[in-house]
Amino acid sequence: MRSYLDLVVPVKRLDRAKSRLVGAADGGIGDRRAHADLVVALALDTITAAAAADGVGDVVVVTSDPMLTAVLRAEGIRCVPEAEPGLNEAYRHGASLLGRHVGALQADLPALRSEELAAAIAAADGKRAFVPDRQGTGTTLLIAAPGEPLDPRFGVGSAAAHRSSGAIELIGDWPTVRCDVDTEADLSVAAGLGLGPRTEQRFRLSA
Ligand SMILES: Nc1nc2c(ncn2[C@@H]2O[C@H](COP(=O)(O)OP(=O)(O)OP(=O)(O)O)[C@@H](O)[C@H]2O)c(=O)[nH]1
Ligand SMILES: C=C(OP(=O)(O)O)C(=O)O
Repeated sequence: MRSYLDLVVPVKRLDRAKSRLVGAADGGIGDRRAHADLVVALALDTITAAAAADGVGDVVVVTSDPMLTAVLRAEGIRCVPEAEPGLNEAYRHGASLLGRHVGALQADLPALRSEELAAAIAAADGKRAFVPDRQGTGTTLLIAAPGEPLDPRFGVGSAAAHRSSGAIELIGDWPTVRCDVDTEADLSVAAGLGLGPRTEQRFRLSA
């Protein structure tokens, strides 16, 4: 019997997150509220799809942002503050609060479909594995082997770092798992795959 995979999803403070997308939201470059709303929409669409995927157990968001924490908790999503700054630190902290089979999911996958995430998790088949981003250099999903530490190596060139950590590269027909959005061009690609409802609304407002 396969164990459920618990997922950690870290998100930076909203005033620092998604800096390459500043100006993509409704009011343009000076509209900080609209930018924060876009980051929240990306995270909520990602987490909602992830939590509904077959094979996923608990999901914990690691963030020290008060507004994001309030919004996510109102949606019934578990949030914990960072224990120390940094992306890999946030992943390790979240993983320490979860069960024996843990994974790391990026928070900027607004086209994510539950079935595609479930297929990627099933393909890992209990081994340490990762899904590279659309460009092949970053990582959108890292899965530890059951009972093993997450050992996250996110950051520039994380696909190579995860490969050299012994993780199997998962390449399959799951474009929405690979489509992280760092730029407006990425957002357009995600829109082509079909955005989640909250991001769709923000993207329409800005179009
Ligand atoms: N909790 C937490 N999350 C982080 C931290 N650094 C990055 N993240 C999250 O990890 C993901 C990838 O982060 P980055 O690529 O560094 O930054 P970004 O917010 O996506 O975009 P840019 O500002 O354009 O680089 C995003 O979902 C971030 O919110 C951190 O120090 N703490
Ligand atoms: C941190 C990463 O993602 P990005 O900078 O693309 O958000 C990564 O792929 O390891």
